Amino acid sequence: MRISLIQFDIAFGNPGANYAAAQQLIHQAAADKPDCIILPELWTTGYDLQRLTEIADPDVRDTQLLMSGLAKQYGVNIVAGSIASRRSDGITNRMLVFDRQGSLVGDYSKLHLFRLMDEHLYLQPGEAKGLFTIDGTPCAGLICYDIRFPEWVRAHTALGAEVLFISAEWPLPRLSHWRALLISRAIENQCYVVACNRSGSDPSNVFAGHSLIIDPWGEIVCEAAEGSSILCGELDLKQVRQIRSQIPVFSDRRPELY
Ligand SMILES: NC(=O)CCC(=O)C(=O)O
Repeated sequence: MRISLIQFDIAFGNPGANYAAAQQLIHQAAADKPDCIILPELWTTGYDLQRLTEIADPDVRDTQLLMSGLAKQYGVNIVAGSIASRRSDGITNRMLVFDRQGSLVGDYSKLHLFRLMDEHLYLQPGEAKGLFTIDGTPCAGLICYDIRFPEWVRAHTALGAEVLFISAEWPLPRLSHWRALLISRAIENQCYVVACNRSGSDPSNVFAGHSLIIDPWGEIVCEAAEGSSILCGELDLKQVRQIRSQIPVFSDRRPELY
């Protein structure tokens, strides 16, 4: 499975500019003929949380129309990062996944809201897992702060997920946590980790970039630098099965004791 990660500088509170940028970047990424493209967290609005009632996508209508059309046009799976989704019962930080035909195959709302960036003041947490399938491979989608919760990640891999797709807006001062947490999640779950962060800054944070792909042995397959870029790497899914049979962590678990 060949993956392109679009690490870009999100225009603060400007969905129009971000839709245009994403469309152009997906066009560029599609030239590498990936099987899947992933975008960062809250890429339509950035963290302009105070204006979300005005700028969040009403029930993801605009995003769904654009991303479904692009997935179909390029015949590529798209993990469409996450976007602020507005419904009558509140705003969620919601990841959408489209298959090559443009059908919605994954829909996950961020479960753990990050207080340090005020998410709990403006967003409603999700209530359900982020499992989906891409070209027959079981996958899971998670959003940024979720990677600090190994038990939540395990809840997905215990149900068979072999690739974790993570969309993020992770700030630079915690770059070392970003890398260490992602490598740990890959090793302990013996799965691929595909993590797409944003570049640039907003009024409150400078972001770390360093999107990366990690294999189930914890080795880095490819990693971006801090600036905007499109990173492309290959997953060898046989490795997941090989490593899971070599060190059978999943069958050696003692869940009755923890
Ligand atoms: N957008 C986020 O969830 C950021 C999470 C983060 O920075 C962390 O340290 O955790």
